[in-house]
Amino acid sequence: MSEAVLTVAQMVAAEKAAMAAGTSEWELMLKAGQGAAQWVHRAAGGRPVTVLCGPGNNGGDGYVIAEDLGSRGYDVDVIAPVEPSTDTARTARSQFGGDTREQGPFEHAIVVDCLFGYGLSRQVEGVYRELLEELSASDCFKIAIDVPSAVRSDCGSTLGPLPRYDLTLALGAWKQAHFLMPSMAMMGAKELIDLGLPLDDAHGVLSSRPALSAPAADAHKYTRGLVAVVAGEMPGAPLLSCEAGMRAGAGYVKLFSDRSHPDAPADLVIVEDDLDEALEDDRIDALLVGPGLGRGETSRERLAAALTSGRQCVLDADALHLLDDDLLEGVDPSRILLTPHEGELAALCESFGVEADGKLDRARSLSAATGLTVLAKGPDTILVGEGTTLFFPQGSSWLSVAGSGDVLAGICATRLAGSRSPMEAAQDAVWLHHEAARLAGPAFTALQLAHCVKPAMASFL
Ligand SMILES: NC(=O)C1=CN([C@@H]2O[C@H](COP(=O)(O)OP(=O)(O)OC[C@H]3O[C@@H](n4cnc5c(N)ncnc54)[C@H](O)[C@@H]3O)[C@@H](O)[C@H]2O)[C@H](O)CC1
Ligand SMILES: [K+]
Repeated sequence: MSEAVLTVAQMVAAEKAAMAAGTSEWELMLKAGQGAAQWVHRAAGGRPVTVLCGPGNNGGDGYVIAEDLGSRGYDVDVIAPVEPSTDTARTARSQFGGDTREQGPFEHAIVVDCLFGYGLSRQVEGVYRELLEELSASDCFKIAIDVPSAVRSDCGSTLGPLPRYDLTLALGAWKQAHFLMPSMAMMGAKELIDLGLPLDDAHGVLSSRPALSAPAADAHKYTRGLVAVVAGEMPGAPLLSCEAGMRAGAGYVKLFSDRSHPDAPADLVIVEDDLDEALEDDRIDALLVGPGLGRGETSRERLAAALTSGRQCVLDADALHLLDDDLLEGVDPSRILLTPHEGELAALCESFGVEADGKLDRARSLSAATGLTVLAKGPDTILVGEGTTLFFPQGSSWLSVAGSGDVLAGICATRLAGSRSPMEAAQDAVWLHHEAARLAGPAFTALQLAHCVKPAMASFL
């Protein structure tokens, strides 16, 4: 089952739809709070718990959690700076049998943060800020209900202090902030509490682990996919892409280059022919252009040759700085995958006249304007294409090393050559890249990462 990732507006619409179908908001809150309390109980194991309750329905969830824990015999301390401001939160407050305090300090080893959920609408100040600062400074076990209270649910940016949580319990559906920086890195383990909301037509989805397969019994190198990496001015980057692509399931990887590559592995085929001639090989299934390409006139000509060849293409690095409307003239955008980091994404938006703020909106607007599939890579990776946005679990921070993107692009090209669509290829590649990094451990080089793509494949077979 795919897991939906919703905007606040979509979340509110899903709750309204559930209510129109006969479930009251109070029933939803009870289910949410009791589901969360079960997780708090697992974490607390009988130790006293402090619950911070805000004015809205997130605070309402807090009262339900406090009541549930109290009925299990927990010592519960509820801090609520103000009385609830919604009818449903007032119901929750009235059903809670214990007392509340208006401010800290708190002493308990487990603290549940229900100050604000997706209704956070302005900077966190005053007593709420003090509570979040106290939470940040405390070494207690921190649990965020729905989202951390200073986080904007749609974009993951903050409006106040953001403590490092140990556990975040998403209610009803994932919000975009669960998979966007900086918030995603501060949420600790993430768990989703199902509220039975109707989420079928969500445009945002959490990518699920791909299932890859071994080659067919009658496979040969061409049926498994021929990848051609188009080299340019700098030899190192395309070689890294080849090293990764050769380990991601391709039957054949070729490097189209007119320069010498003394470091190339013996099992990589280097084609020194004129590029136009080399591109005439009908057996090529996918091209990768960009790593080490350069940005001069010759580089632009090589990119143009690749694009007009009609092949499926992964465009990365320098190709993303060269790409414009003229180069895409007559090219079928459904065959092209872009793999920009944030700087390249900004450059692309400028080239295509796309005005949008933030990585998510930029990637969505660029894909909508051009029809291209966009894999916006980074500590939070977003994949946009075919009208869908895919979000990913966090990868290793050791991936922040030079050449890491060349490795990712090489994997993308191999997966694209292996009869996968740009969306599927990019999805496979992100998972393989993350798994390779996990297997590579700390402080790896890009080449070591590329070598770990092979054992990473085994995890998905
Ligand atoms: N997903 C579900 O189906 C359910 C979710 N529930 C929970 O409800 C919250 C959203 O509740 P809402 O009342 O809309 O918003 P909040 O509780 O996040 O807070 C709104 C409240 O706070 C005020 N406010 C906003 N920002 C600030 C600020 N910086 N300083 C002070 N006050 C602020 C605002 O004016 C409102 O009064 C969702 O996340 C879930 O936790 C329900 O349980 C139902 C099921
Ligand atoms: K919260």
